[in-house]
Amino acid sequence: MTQLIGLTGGIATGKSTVSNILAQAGLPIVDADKIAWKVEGPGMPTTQAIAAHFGPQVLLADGSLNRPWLGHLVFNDATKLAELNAITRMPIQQAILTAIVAAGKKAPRAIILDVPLLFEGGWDHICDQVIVVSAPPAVVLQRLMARNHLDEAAAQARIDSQLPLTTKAQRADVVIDNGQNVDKTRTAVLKWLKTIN
Ligand SMILES: CC(C)(COP(=O)(O)OP(=O)(O)OC[C@H]1O[C@@H](n2cnc3c(N)ncnc32)[C@H](O)[C@@H]1O)[C@@H](O)C(=O)NCCC(=O)NCCS
Ligand SMILES: Nc1ncnc2c1ncn2[C@@H]1O[C@H](COP(=O)(O)OP(=O)(O)OP(=O)(O)O)[C@@H](O)[C@H]1O
Repeated sequence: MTQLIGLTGGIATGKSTVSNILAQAGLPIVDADKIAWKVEGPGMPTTQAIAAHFGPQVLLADGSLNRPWLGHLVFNDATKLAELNAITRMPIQQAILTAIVAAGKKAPRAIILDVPLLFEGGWDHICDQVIVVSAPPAVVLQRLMARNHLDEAAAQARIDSQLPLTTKAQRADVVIDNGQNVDKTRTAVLKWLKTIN
């Protein structure tokens, strides 16, 4: 019986780092961020709905979303974020469910469901186990500022737009600490993997 393993954490805590380790170990990954990028691609109905709501300045010349512009808008305004979520929630959910079904057809021992908003979206209710990737707040802030070229206030606003990491960790079955080097994280992930074999 295939197990569905939820993988989440705060923004920039290291979900992709952990999902890469699990992919290298041969497990199929359903990556909600990648799916969301496709659903919000040029010419897609969801992209058109976003442009109709937020105005044509949300699109670049090639029809793709101006993600830094939209990110700056919604991560500094909870009402705008709720409006964006109202447009994107259903199509992203449908695409995630389709991807879970497709991955399950090969009957792997587990499917990794990598969703940043796993608890916020209620995905934990369909998972057999939930892994939360964690790191100290100051480390997360530094990594997010470096990766997304954000100043401290903008990075903190993104962090604050999600459930607190401590709340996510309390709701986890397994917490993987990614506050140190990736080798330590890999060791912890592979140790957990043995428990589902
Ligand atoms: C606001 C947007 C344009 C910003 O794009 P950007 O390229 O800067 O970020 P990206 O999409 O790569 O997301 C990076 C991280 O931001 C966080 N994040 C993304 N969307 C949200 C959201 N709606 N609420 C809270 N955090 C979010 C996640 O931790 C995610 O891993 C984009 O995130 C978006 O369209 N979000 C709505 C779709 C969505 O909910 N995606 C998450 C899939 S579960
Ligand atoms: N153990 C680590 N040591 C140093 N840097 C790390 C470590 N783990 C991740 N990083 C870096 O921190 C940033 C965030 O990591 P990653 O992209 O895996 O997080 P994420 O949780 O998937 O992020 P998001 O939810 O924002 O997409 C990346 O730039 C990554 O290279």
